[in-house]
Amino acid sequence: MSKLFRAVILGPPGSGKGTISERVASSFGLKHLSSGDFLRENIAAKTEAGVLAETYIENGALVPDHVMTRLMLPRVEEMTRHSWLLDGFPRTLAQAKALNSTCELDIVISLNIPLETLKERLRHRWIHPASGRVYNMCFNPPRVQGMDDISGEPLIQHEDDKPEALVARLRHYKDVAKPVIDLYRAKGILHMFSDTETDRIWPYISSLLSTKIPTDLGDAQRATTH
Ligand SMILES: Nc1ncnc2c1ncn2[C@@H]1O[C@H](COP(=O)(O)OP(=O)(O)OP(=O)(O)O)[C@@H](O)[C@H]1O
Ligand SMILES: Nc1nc2c(ncn2[C@@H]2O[C@H](COP(=O)(O)OP(=O)(O)O)[C@@H](O)[C@H]2O)c(=O)[nH]1
Repeated sequence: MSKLFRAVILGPPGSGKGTISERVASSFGLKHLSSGDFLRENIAAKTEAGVLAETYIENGALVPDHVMTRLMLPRVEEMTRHSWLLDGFPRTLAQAKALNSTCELDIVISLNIPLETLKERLRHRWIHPASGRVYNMCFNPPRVQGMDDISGEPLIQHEDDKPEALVARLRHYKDVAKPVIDLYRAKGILHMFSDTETDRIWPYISSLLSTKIPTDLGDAQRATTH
């Protein structure tokens, strides 16, 4: 079996983690594991962890580490035969240490985007709440204004994407993320990308992954998942 590849993508809200993860998944055949999507699935299915997490999310708070690790680590452990990219987890040092004890990461992608750019993007971010699909009224608008492309249902804007809540949220992110970034830098697996445009960052990420991912991985993984 070819070597499996494990990566994490880090970045503040609006930095393009979801957008880039989708590109990585489709170009390299990796599984995209998003903590936000997984939480939403658990909330919809009313699992024990989902019920616990819901109040925190509604209040704009982070879900406690023990709930997150209990939710995410089994999901990661299930993926023994797949290469994956984790998006949204780990978010705290405690989560990063818990992940360390279950697997060895090959690389960590860290997105470093100017604050003004983040504010501008999130102001225009609209989501389809049931699926977590994300649109941007300028960068990737839906086909019909205000409606999800797949279900045709209305799009909404997150309360905490509105300008008043944003600055506090971004500051909080910075405080929590710093020790996580430091940990991965010390391990020598951190790759930082700075720009205002996803389309300018993407070629660098793509060429980095091309050097790290075994060439037959995409095809092999696609063949086993179809
Ligand atoms: N690793 C995590 N640790 C704690 N809480 C988390 C974690 N991942 C997700 N959450 C919770 O789930 C919510 C939704 O997560 P999701 O990543 O979809 O959106 P977000 O926090 O708005 O981030 P972004 O704007 O970067 O997409 C978060 O606001 C947070 O409450
Ligand atoms: N204008 C612009 N918007 C972008 C760019 N990259 C991503 N977006 C949009 O910015 C918002 C945040 O991106 P997302 O991938 O959700 O970031 P995440 O919060 O880190 O997962 C979404 O509405 C994206 O469609 C970009 O280069 N330019």
